[in-house]
Amino acid sequence: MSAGALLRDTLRFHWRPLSAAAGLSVVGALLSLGQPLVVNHLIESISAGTGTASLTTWIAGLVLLVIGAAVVDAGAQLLVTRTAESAIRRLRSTIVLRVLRLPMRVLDRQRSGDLVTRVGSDATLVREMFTGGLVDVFGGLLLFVGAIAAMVWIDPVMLAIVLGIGGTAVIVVIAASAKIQTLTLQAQNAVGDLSAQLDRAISAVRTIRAANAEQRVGADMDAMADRAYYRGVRIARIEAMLGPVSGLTLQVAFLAVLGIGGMRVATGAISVADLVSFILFLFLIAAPLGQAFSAITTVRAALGAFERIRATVSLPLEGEQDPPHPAGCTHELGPRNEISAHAVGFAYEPGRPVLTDVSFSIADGSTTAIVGPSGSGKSTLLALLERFYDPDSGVLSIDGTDITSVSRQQLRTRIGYVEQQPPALAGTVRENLLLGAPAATDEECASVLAAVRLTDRFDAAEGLDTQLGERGVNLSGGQRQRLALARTLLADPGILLLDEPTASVDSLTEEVIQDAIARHSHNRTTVIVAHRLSTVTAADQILVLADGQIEAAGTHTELLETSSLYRDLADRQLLT
Ligand SMILES: Nc1ncnc2c1ncn2[C@@H]1O[C@H](COP(=O)(O)OP(=O)(O)OP(=O)(O)O)[C@@H](O)[C@H]1O
Repeated sequence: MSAGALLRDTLRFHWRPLSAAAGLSVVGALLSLGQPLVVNHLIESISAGTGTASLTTWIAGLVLLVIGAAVVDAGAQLLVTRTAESAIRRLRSTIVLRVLRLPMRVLDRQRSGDLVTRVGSDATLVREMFTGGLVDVFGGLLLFVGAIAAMVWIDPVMLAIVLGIGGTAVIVVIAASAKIQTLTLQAQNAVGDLSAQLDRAISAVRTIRAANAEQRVGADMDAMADRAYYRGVRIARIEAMLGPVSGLTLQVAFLAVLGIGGMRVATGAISVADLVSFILFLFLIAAPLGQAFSAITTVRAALGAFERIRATVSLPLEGEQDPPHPAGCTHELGPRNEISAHAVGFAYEPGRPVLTDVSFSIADGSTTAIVGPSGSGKSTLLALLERFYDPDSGVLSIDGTDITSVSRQQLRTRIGYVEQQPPALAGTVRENLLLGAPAATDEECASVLAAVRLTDRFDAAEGLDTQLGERGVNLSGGQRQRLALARTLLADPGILLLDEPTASVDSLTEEVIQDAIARHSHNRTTVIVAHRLSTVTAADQILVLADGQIEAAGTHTELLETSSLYRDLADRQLLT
């Protein structure tokens, strides 16, 4: 999506309040334009010595015009500001929803801190585009054109001088402000870099402190803050230079009109009333001119930030680039939870295969363990089953159906997945549990918590209402693993994928988790990635993965006979 299309979409969505605000600002402009005309009549009436009644009428009219213009302007301002807030709220939710649905390959390359900046400070800068003059343009333009028409009518010679002075100033402002857009983009990129670095540093803060590296890590971030600072200072310099331009233009134009106008009154070319009206019109165009000058700079800055938002919003969503399915292929998973892989190949980066020619089959309701050295591709295999990524070659099927031919939503409803180091989400224990099973009752939540022996941990606090994460109870790695397991069991999936579910627990907790898995894997196809072979010796089948290939498959006893790698792993873990 181009920046223009995104902007058009935003404007189109808010066209009603924006048109109302534009309408109000046009009315405000008309009321303002009427004021010098009434003043002209007032002066003429005084010069002509007409009665007090006529003077009172003109004065009352003038007061009404002034008050009316102020009220209408305030209304337009409120409408614009509210619309700006609403447009930014919509833009923010668009970014958030799209980020959550980005394909994993794309997300792998994004930095979370930088994405957060796009929702935060970039969106705030874009708001300025609305409040900084987009709507005032209509009223301002009308005011400008109306005032210019009246000034032509009063004295074209003086108008030519005013336009000469104003035109020069406009050219200076446009030329200088072009740089603001580039500088804002660079400054916001530096802020994004800084946020991304800080985000990473906060998650690694214990390691950084333990290594006494706060100063060194902080110095890197200082350099990024410096980059943002220098860009900010350059923007400030340009703005400081442009700031006085509108005031200066008005003063020069005013002095010129006063001098030349005075001479023209002396020669009788125009009357005193005309000169006063001309000066009032000059002051009337000063406001839109000033607005236009500041709008040019704020819109330029907003466009710089908008470009960063556009870049994120125009990334393709998960599934958007899927190839079309061949005619006649199945779009529904069959009822059986049997899994098979046929010649599956996959690489995260071109030319660096992670899985090669992987084939296996897992029977419905059975338990399969995947073991193998670190980096051999075990977690990647689970990621392919979840369709976080699709295989580059070969087919993964459930009940004979290629999983890429069904919707990810359907597939992920069938599968429960506990990742290697599952996080606890912010919110309560209940909210964490209900993530995959929003309709579950409190009794069901309590039952899965009991199954993973977490009841005591939360009963000491506020039970299911216990707040987790930054503002609440912090959990140990093993407790987070058990909570994730409970969350997955609650959804009652037909297939359970567990990536090292006992990685960060002591042997007692390992037993608890294994017990929970065993009780809940009844009639459920379970695939467990495991480093500790002791946890999977009872599995119906064990797949041994080495360098992205299936080296051997069988039961524990069979593999001790047939696979040297498995025997080696078992030897090291004192299982033989
Ligand atoms: N998102 C990613 N982008 C690029 N490469 C990746 C990504 N995730 C994993 N890899 C690489 O793919 C290979 C397999 O990783 P994977 O996590 O599947 O191994 P694993 O067998 O589960 O390892 P471990 O037992 O240590 O968890 C590794 O070389 C790893 O560096």
